[in-house]
Amino acid sequence: MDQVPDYEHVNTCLCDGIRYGVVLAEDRLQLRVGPDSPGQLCPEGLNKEYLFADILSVKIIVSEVEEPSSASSVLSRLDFFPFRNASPSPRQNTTNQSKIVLCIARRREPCKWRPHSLILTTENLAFGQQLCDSLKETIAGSSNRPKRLMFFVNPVSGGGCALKIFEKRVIPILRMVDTRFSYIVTTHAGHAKQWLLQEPWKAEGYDGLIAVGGDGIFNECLEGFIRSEQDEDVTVTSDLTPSATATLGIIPAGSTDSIGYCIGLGDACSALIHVLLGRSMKLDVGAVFQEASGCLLRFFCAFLGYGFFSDTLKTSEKRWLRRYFGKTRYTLAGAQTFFRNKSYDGHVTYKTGDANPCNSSSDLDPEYPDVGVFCAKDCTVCSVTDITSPEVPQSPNSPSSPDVFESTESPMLSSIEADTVELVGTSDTEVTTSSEDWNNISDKFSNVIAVSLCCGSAKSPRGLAPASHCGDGRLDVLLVRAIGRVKLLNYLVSISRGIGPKRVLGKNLRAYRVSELIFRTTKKPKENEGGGREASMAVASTVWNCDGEIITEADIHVKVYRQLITIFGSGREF
Ligand SMILES: Nc1ncnc2c1ncn2[C@@H]1O[C@H](COP(=O)(O)OP(=O)(O)OP(=O)(O)O)[C@@H](O)[C@H]1O
Repeated sequence: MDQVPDYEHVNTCLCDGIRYGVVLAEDRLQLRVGPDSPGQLCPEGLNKEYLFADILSVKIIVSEVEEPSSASSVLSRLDFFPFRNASPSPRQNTTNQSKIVLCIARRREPCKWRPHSLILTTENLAFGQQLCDSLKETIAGSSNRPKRLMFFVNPVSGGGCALKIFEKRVIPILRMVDTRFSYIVTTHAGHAKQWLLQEPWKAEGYDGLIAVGGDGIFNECLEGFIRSEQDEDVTVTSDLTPSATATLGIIPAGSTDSIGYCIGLGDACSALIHVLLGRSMKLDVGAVFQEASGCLLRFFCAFLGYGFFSDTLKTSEKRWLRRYFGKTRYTLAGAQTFFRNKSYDGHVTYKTGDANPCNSSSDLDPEYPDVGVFCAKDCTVCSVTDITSPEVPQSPNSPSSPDVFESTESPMLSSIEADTVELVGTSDTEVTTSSEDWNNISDKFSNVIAVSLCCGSAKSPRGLAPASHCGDGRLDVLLVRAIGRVKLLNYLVSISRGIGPKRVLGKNLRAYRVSELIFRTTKKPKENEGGGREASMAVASTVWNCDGEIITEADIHVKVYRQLITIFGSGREF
């Protein structure tokens, strides 16, 4: 592969003024510097290689050019002082040449990819056509690449930026690479889901369904896609299996873009490049069922929360806040929720399932999640095909591995911690084991969080659950007991600073990796207002925040379906 080709038998072309021998190797295009080019002084440095898997498109342009006369091919003084030579150099004949224009994806920095053009010029027209055809055939032969794309653009995402991002950053690249695509600018919430449930998109050949916006519009596509794949209504007993009908995608253009961040999509352009090249990975999907009936309420791919985060969402959805405060409403709602600092009685039943690739011997990892294995590109935990196999990698990795992170002490947090007055929640958590697999916990919770990925974002690089994995078939459940405001503030600051929650919350946090979870609000005797001792049963409950959408049912049953969907992305790069 590293040998300079035998130029008697290799076709050549010009690229950036240098003549190269062109070789189509097994998985890449090689440009080798020839003996008659200036590169012969340091040929290795000038050689170029491009993986076929990174080539976005190939085009050929045949044009007629004037052939310089033999006299003008030798440099004369006039070539250095062209302004003295008012009349053009004498030209003799014209000749045809072909330009092969390649659009190639290049990584600028981790998770950031950009298209880049490469022009190869050859006078041998037959060779040019042959090279173009071979490259086109190789690209078309790749089964990963989508054939027809449908984009769902949410015009209200990201404070109204999504449509602009789609028009300015996405459409020009789609046109440049000649991809078949259609798009819908949604007119109301639920539009994308409705379309996927009602339209015959499979028959029309759409094999890539891409949300343009935030996690909310992606969740709509997820709902529409999974439900359209089922013949019957999904209930808690349904056994959902992965489908290869279409690959889902997300072009991040929303307020937080947690899903895109966790699967390595640094921005809209990088996400589109992943789509066009067909780079995909598998993602777990959580399903939330009504506890009493077992009916499906919603699917989620990232976050399910009860307590602080759902109260914040509920407050932010108030019409007057939406109307007057736009994105700022989250900060205002968060501040209000913080000062109220509510906590809720609840009973959690969880199941860890069989062998768990991510846990050590017990379901509760004492180090979790401050020390663990990051879910990243080519993740060894998610790639385990049989999670019941004893051969699965155990976390954490060796300390030298770049996948391993350790929480860092923050001076600011330390000072806050030193001032912390102990907690509001006084009762000890009640933990019981009801069967071999199921465990119970009753407590007063400030937060109940179940995530299927780390829920990181640009503002919170390690996310809510730094050691969570996208495709391990488990939800990471964090149970935060009722805590005081200082501790709560400390916890919220730690999320944005990439410090694991265990370090901040200590014994107020219990973390589990589960396959199933049931949450029930617990009823507490409450004294009547009249001051009598007659007790009534009262429930203080709130809503759930499911990938940014509200679920009003408080009592729920949650299941996770391992690697249920395929999504365009390749995991985080570091
Ligand atoms: N045309 C539309 N008008 C209003 N809402 C819409 C429209 N299309 C989709 N939606 C809804 O907008 C919500 C938010 O969308 P998304 O998460 O994509 O954007 P975002 O900027 O991250 O949102 P948020 O402001 O909630 O953080 C979703 O619930 C989605 O169903």
